[in-house]
Amino acid sequence: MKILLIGKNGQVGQELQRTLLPLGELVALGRDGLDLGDLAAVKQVLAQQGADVIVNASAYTAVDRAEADETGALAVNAAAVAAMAEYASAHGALLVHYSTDYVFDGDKDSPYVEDDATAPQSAYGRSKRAGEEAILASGCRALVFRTSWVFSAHGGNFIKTMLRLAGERDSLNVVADQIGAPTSAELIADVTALALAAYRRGALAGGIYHLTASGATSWHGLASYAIERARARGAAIKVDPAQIKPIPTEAYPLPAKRPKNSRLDTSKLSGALDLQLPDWKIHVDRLIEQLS
Ligand SMILES: NC(=O)C1=CN([C@@H]2O[C@H](COP(=O)(O)OP(=O)(O)OC[C@H]3O[C@@H](n4cnc5c(N)ncnc54)[C@H](OP(=O)(O)O)[C@@H]3O)[C@@H](O)[C@H]2O)C=CC1
Ligand SMILES: Cc1cn([C@H]2C[C@H](O)[C@@H](COP(=O)(O)OP(=O)(O)O[C@H]3O[C@@H](C)C(=O)[C@@H](O)[C@H]3O)O2)c(=O)[nH]c1=O
Ligand SMILES: [Mg+2]
Repeated sequence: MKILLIGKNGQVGQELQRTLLPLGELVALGRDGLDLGDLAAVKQVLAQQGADVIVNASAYTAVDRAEADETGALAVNAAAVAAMAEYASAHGALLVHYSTDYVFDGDKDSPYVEDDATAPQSAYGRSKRAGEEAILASGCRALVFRTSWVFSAHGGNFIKTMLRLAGERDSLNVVADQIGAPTSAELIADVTALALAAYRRGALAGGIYHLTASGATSWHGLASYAIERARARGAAIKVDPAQIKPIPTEAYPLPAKRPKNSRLDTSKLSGALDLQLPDWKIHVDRLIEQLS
């Protein structure tokens, strides 16, 4: 089995380089090997590689920047994905892809299931939904994992930003009315490999699956937890715990609207694979260990 990994240098891509390696012949490309803004190049690389499985870990993930650059977001998150889906459909290849909680409006008061209506509230969310739709419309064999609040030791993410600010500032204001499941790139890549193996032996159907850690917290809960764990491990933390202040979304205005409820119900995937997805804190603890 030949696997083509696109987006090898992102948070999830770096972890996939580890977990896909034992599954077949792996070719991994970063931006220098393939610019997804160049559709002709995407098609040419797909044809040239002739992979059995395409794993797309690349994405335009700058949520606020996408508001002023929806065209750029759509090129990477929809047009390039559509080209991958068309290739997969025409050649019987499997496309493994990732999507986001931001395809939902966040107004539901319980975790979202795969079949819930999407209603993205941001340019990033719309572009990611357009990518999903292109895959579904192509009829290709596909596994699409919607995840949320991704972090890893490599690359930029909310937790690393909070740890940096906690070392510089006396107080922090953090949004407390958006809730979701912080999910490590490590977990996503581990479960992707399990799911891919299960799909290949006929034990998992194609389609959309929600894949996040268990449990949920707010951005404020996540920042507070990570900062206290880092302090406990001796990191240089300046902020006093009482000065990590919970604020409403309206008090932290940003270009892109975020869902209030980002929780995804993962029972479809955990049931199909007989998995117990770990609590979000387990991988946050591991991140703090890796960083210290
Ligand atoms: N990050 C998150 O919180 C969440 C992410 N997801 C989804 O999970 C998947 C993986 O995300 P994550 O690993 O965090 O993302 P990252 O932002 O860490 O990585 C994305 C990768 O895509 C590459 N890329 C972007 N634009 C181009 C382009 N035009 N040509 C070639 N490569 C490009 C980036 O390259 P470069 O480094 O050179 O910019 C980067 O390596 C994505 O589908 C994302 O939408 C879902 C929910 C939450
Ligand atoms: C830096 C900062 C952010 N915030 C808030 C703003 C926002 O509501 C929330 C999260 O901010 P960020 O911009 O880091 O997160 P954001 O980029 O919106 O994260 C999203 O990325 C995309 C790619 C996804 O798919 C989502 O699942 C999600 O992980 O935290 C504060 O309240 N205080 C702060 O000091
Ligand atoms: Mg961000």
